[in-house]
Amino acid sequence: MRDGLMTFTQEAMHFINGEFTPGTSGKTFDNISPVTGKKIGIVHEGLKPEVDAAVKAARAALHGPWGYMPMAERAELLHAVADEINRRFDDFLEAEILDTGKPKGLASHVDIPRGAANFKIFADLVKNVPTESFMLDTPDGFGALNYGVRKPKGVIAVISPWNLPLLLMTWKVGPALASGNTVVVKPSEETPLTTTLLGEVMNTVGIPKGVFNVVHGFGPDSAGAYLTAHPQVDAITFTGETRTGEIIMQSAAKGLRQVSMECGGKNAGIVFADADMDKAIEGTLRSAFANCGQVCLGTERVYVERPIFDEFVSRLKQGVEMMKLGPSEDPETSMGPLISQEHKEKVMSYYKLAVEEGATVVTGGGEPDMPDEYKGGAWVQPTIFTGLSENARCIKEEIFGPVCHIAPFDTEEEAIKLANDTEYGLATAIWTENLTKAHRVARQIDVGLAWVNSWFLRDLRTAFGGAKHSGIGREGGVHGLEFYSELTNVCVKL
Ligand SMILES: NC(=O)c1ccc[n+]([C@@H]2O[C@H](COP(=O)([O-])OP(=O)(O)OC[C@H]3O[C@@H](n4cnc5c(N)ncnc54)[C@H](O)[C@@H]3O)[C@@H](O)[C@H]2O)c1
Ligand SMILES: O=C/C=C/C=C(\O)C(=O)O
Repeated sequence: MRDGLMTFTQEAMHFINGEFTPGTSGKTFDNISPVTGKKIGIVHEGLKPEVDAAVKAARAALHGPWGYMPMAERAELLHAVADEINRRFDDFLEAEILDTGKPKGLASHVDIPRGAANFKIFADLVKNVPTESFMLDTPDGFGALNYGVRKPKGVIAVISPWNLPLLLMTWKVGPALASGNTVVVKPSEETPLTTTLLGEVMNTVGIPKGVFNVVHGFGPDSAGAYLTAHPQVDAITFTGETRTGEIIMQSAAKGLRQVSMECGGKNAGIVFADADMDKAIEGTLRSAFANCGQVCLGTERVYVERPIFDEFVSRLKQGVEMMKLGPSEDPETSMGPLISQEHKEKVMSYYKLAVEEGATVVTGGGEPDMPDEYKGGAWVQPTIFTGLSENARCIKEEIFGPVCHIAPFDTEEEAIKLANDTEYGLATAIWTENLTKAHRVARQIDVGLAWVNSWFLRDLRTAFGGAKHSGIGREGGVHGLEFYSELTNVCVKL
């Protein structure tokens, strides 16, 4: 690890107006390794003064070089941010796996590359996506020209979660900056490092000070709540639990701030008897267990057509029992720990509840026997349940761990009804080689994202987001630009 990174990971500071600062609260909290349970370093907690300073810097930057920078120059700078993330790939990789304990292979193929891609895609889109224009006929015959002009919304509050820290934070900062806004980011208290490291990149690349700011802390009575309540914040983009989103929306209501909400899910996988079984098994192993099951798009409910139910359960069990739990650096590791002891207690409480609710434990359901050096980590066994009723809490509530429940179905209509019987509406994965059926079923599932014979296959130009309790609005492609812009219609009488 580069020396500077070692120091940096031992003390995560705020990044305000182009400078790293411990702030004035004097409060810090420990950054704990999910792998060992040992302290990695400390994080400075930001309170109202730090949030005020960051929002003030962000607003000032809107009226400085960033505010009048031509779009093409802005886009070039964002490409340079992406290039610098790639140049410091190993530093971001080191920081991300320190914070999360996720397998190095996963972080190096998903999290870090997307950190760069999320800047490139929006730097290109903002230059190429048109607005609108209409010619209006008028009684005098000369007409009137209408055209749309996209302008930045202003100062954007970015509140991000701990499961894909760099990916999900840059998925917001990319389009926000591409659209000419400035941001104040409050990363999750569980994963401060890569967001802080991005501050170094912004300075290296020459993003004007105040454009990108980071304030660490928690939600209530801390940086998160102060930021979302700040009157000089023009819009809020949030990814996290639905109940947190509800609280933030209440805060946003004062001053009518727009919100973008990416929240929880209880996603269904639907496996038809005519599925390619190898694909369905491989895809379900990823969608239920990747990132230790800590992916909002993951399938915690799997519905399998009855003729292949037993074979599917047996093969998924086989795949789960071949998984190797271990530290990020071990190339053999297929699954790391959960993010924290607190989250482990939540997941373990659901493992216990499932059995109380009548589940059959096909595999897992407890804690793995880890080597002594990892015993303090947040390790749980990857788990498969069957036999629960559709009214069980473990079928209704998001667990957000390496666990899925498999149930049989007999008809297409039944599968659709089962999949839709949830308050969430984020994602689904449908496995069938009959593509007519795939198209028919996909559009009947009440979600924002439907994958067919695939999962987490991402085209960044497409709409991304959830329905029902899974969120409000869409990120990705032009949808990202729309949220981060104010559109003015200019009407010129000719
Ligand atoms: N839909 C998606 O794209 C998506 C993506 C990733 C995660 N998620 C969801 O996120 C959850 C896991 O992430 P999490 O545990 O970090 O979520 P969380 O809601 O606990 O926290 C998310 C962020 O909100 C902050 N926060 C908490 N309370 C706040 C408040 N009152 N005011 C302002 N900020 C506050 C936290 O500090 C953190 O930075 C799961 O429910 C998962 O489904 C959804
Ligand atoms: O855990 C949730 C994952 C979200 C993924 C994205 O927002 C994305 O791939 O753009």
